[in-house]
Amino acid sequence: MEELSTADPDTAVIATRALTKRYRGGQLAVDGLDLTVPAGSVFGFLGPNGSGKTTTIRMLMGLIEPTSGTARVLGQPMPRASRTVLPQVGALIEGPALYGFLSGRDNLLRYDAADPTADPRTRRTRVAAALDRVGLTAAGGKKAKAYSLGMKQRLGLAAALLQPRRLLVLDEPTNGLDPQGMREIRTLVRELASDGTTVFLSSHLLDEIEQVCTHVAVMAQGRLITQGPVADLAAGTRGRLVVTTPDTADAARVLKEQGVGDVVVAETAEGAEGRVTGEAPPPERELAELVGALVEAGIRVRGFGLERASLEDAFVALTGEGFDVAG
Ligand SMILES: Nc1ncnc2c1ncn2[C@@H]1O[C@H](COP(=O)(O)OP(=O)(O)OP(=O)(O)O)[C@@H](O)[C@H]1O
Repeated sequence: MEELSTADPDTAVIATRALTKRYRGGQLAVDGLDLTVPAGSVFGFLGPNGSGKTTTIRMLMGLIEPTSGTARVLGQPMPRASRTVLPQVGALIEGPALYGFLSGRDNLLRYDAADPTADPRTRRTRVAAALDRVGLTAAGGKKAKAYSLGMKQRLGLAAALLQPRRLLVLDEPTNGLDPQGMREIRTLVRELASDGTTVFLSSHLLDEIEQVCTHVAVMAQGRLITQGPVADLAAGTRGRLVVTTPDTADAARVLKEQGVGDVVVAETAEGAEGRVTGEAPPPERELAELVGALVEAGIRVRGFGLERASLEDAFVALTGEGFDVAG
């Protein structure tokens, strides 16, 4: 496994060591996981369906026992310290449990009443603040069954936010949402994070992680492939050099002569501008030299630049596989 930066497990909000889960049927769902989630991060737990994300989250929340290895949440061992840890953690796992016949507000009042530590005298204030936090004040009186999926997710988040939390754990929070609903959740996650809450969210959507997360761990088939700051991961994968020109064949030849690797010509119609891409040259290489060589060879360079690597490029580079979200 490639470690991108050394976050300190002692101060981490979540730290696992060799965490492993083999289900009774023999399925090895999580295999020797060493996860370190720094305080204050928005940590994306990324992986295709079936890669072990939900199983990991269940272990972190003390819902299932690991087969071996350890998990610490807020510095305490899980599942042993569930009773002291869980009140400080807001969780949204596998969709919120809501009563459709109750209004959003009444759902929250019920939820709050189920918390023995919650003072009944301040219940209404707490519920109003939580509704406001997720932008559901106006819809608070509506029956939950009339809510859109995005509103239901936000109500679930409101329930998780009735008490101040040090950590929020969200399992696929935008699953099934339309683009508008996804945006709402992303905005909310950013706001919560800016208040200092650590957010751990799982997703099988690469660009979602890129948009909202500061850190990422990538899972595939129960194993951790890499973890660290999102920016480091994408930067560790070199982007591609892109030349826009109508003279694609000549440009490709010159780039190869200049030592650029993996030169690819995008097919275009006769006379139209095309794109020639290649491996980004090493940082010490002057890009101006490359442009000079192209121009000197009489190539009509219309565009020249480096495309930043995406998280998807990084995933493909790390696993040698495409990021398959089917299933
Ligand atoms: N209760 C269970 N018993 C047996 N096998 C299970 C159980 N739950 C999950 N698995 C298997 O463990 C593997 C990991 O599943 P898990 O749900 O943790 O993955 P995931 O990354 O969360 O995927 P998804 O996004 O589909 O939930 C899968 O092969 C799954 O079939």
